[in-house]
Amino acid sequence: MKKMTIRDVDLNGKTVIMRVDFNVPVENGKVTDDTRIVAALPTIKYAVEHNAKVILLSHLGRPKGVDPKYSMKPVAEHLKQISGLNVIFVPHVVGEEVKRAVQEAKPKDVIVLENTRFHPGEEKNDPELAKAWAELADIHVNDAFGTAHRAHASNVGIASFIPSVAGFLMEKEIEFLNKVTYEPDHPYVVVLGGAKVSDKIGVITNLMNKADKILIGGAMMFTFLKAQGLNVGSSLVENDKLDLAKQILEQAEQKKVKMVLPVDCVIAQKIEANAEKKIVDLKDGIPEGWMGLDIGPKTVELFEKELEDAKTVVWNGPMGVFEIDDFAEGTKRVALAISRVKGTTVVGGGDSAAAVAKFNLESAYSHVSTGGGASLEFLEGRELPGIKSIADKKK
Ligand SMILES: Nc1ncnc2c1ncn2[C@@H]1O[C@H](COP(=O)(O)OP(=O)(O)O)[C@@H](O)[C@H]1O
Ligand SMILES: O=C(OP(=O)(O)O)[C@H](O)COP(=O)(O)O
Ligand SMILES: [Mg+2]
Repeated sequence: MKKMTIRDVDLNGKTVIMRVDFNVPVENGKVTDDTRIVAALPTIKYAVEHNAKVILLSHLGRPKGVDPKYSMKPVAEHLKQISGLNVIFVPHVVGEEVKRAVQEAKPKDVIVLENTRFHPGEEKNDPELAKAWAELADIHVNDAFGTAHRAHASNVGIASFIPSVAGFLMEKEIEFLNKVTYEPDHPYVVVLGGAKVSDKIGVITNLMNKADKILIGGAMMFTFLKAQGLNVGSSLVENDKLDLAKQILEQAEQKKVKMVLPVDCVIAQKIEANAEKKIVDLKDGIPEGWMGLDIGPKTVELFEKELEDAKTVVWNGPMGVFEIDDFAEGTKRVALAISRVKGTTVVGGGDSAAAVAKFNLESAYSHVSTGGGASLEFLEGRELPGIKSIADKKK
């Protein structure tokens, strides 16, 4: 790898400020999937074993300002439980309390700060905030691959003040995804779903230059279906992306990329376990007051067929609200179909990785990436800001 890693720096007696992506699902104050925490453990443990004091920074969710619902406290507690490390949670993002906690901590202690997005400077990449964090430490370690497509103060800004090196998770993700980005075997199939539609619909334009087929499920499907004039009821739709969806469908035809949209869908009136649900053919549309929460059985069969001869599969975004068992079948069946593919299979995304863990399929793919948006933008061939900011290896 061309980037410096944690192996290249002396950590003994140093303070390390480490950006991790601990944006994990939390319900009732408990972490419900710890894939991303486990994935960063080797880097955290390495720093501790080399006698460093470690400060961990992460965002959680998309809070607008300080919001206890998005506190890092349950994450810190979970980390303590599974690692056996001396984890200290400090309920502040920056400031005097943080400075004091860092001074009082000993080598091998792991300090978890509060959600970086509670501070307005994080997403603005405010240099003042980045500097305040940098002043706490000697070295910045970036292990937050899942956040690498964001240029925020905690991953990118801080690198202007102290040297930034990659952690082992970052290194592993870059090495694996490089192979798929530049030497994919064909047929190359992209499966796209999830809920971050406005974030991710744009990547399709570039991926069309690389992939042979694109299968769309999850909430992403409704923007395409509405763009084709279908009634989608109260399903999640990005109305300002309808024109882009139309353009994508036209371009796909010109470029001879096969876009495969669902033909049926599981609908309900509420996103709730045991809610009344129905399966509808999408040519009839979705009735008012109902929303699509999973792909239907005919779509599953269609997707299974389209995946049969694939040699490279990239999958990001669950096919439905898999967190609720009533809407998990489509995601599970697609996860299984991809696991049977004889070729390179990459599953990416915090929630997709959680889905795969829920179905015990973690080891069924070539690579499970901790980044959804990040892996998609990487696979487009873009340089991610959160990788660019890591120091280059000295020749
Ligand atoms: N039809 C749907 N309607 C609403 N939400 C959906 C639908 N399908 C999937 N989702 C939601 O998408 C979320 C994950 O989206 P996203 O963050 O984009 O994926 P990833 O983390 O894998 O990159 C899940 O929480 C899931 O419940
Ligand atoms: O969960 C994340 O991305 P993902 O849902 O695409 O896997 C990352 O933590 C980035 O979060 P963001 O999309 O709120 O910047
Ligand atoms: Mg997600």
